[in-house]
Amino acid sequence: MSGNPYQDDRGNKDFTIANPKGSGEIEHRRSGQSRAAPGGPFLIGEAMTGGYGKGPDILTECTIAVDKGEIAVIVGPNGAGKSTAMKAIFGMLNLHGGHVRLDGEDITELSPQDRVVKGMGFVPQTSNIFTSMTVEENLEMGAFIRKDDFRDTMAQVYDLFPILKDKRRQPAGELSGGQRQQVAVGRALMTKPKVLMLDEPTAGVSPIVMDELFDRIIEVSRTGIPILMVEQNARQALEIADKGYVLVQGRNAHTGSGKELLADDDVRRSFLGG
Ligand SMILES: Nc1ncnc2c1ncn2[C@@H]1O[C@H](COP(=O)(O)OP(=O)(O)OP(=O)(O)O)[C@@H](O)[C@H]1O
Repeated sequence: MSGNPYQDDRGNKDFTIANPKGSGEIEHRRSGQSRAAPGGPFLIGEAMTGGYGKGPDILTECTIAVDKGEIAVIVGPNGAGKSTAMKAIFGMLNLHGGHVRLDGEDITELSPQDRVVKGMGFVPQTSNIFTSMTVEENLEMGAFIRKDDFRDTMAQVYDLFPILKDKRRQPAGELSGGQRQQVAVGRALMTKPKVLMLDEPTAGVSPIVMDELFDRIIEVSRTGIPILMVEQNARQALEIADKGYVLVQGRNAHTGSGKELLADDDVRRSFLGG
């Protein structure tokens, strides 16, 4: 993505960290503050059908949405099209069916870069940081679309991820897997996104680090940024999800609250290991 003149005229509130240390436990998550927007969900990929290049359709009539105050999670077996659904919402796929709407606006035809300008923060699964640059340079790069002073946002990112402040002068490539993911999320937050999309933020990290990352993600959602994420750790992810989507072969197989899906016999049997 190259530079594009950008005014921060989105009326977007700074994300403020209410409790930077977090609760320490996922179970202490706030008890759901989701509210449906009058014009439909805040972000929705609706009935998306499409695939890569001239290849076969990977997604068929797939719908994924997230509302303000929510964490929405996409889970499903390997190859189900979870990452593809995220890419479709971010504009990296040519859809030949369906729409993507952000805050009531149809953005189906926009490039990924223009979607960032509209307020989408996207953290891809891989290559999501510059390993030879320092932590701080990574965060600065994240602010590339901003023309205003971003030091406050950087301070907020450091409040959220204190370890990044300690390591700010170190090349990001020297950090642990979990810390790198914090850099990637922090980098996305530097754009002051209206919605944050995370593709497998806990890939390859230990269970303890996964819990910590989930706690931080909950913190971000509490600041008012809706979160849409793909997760391999389905059970843990559904525990913190307001809304869950189970995809199978590019289609919606089950949709419900995290709790509902965890209690659903079908979902448990076919996919959560009973
Ligand atoms: N860049 C690409 N070009 C062509 N086909 C792709 C591309 N990326 C993914 N696919 C195909 O799309 C299908 C869905 O892949 P996708 O990565 O979206 O699944 P997933 O549910 O995220 O899987 P995983 O849990 O293994 O990451 C697979 O059949 C995959 O081979």
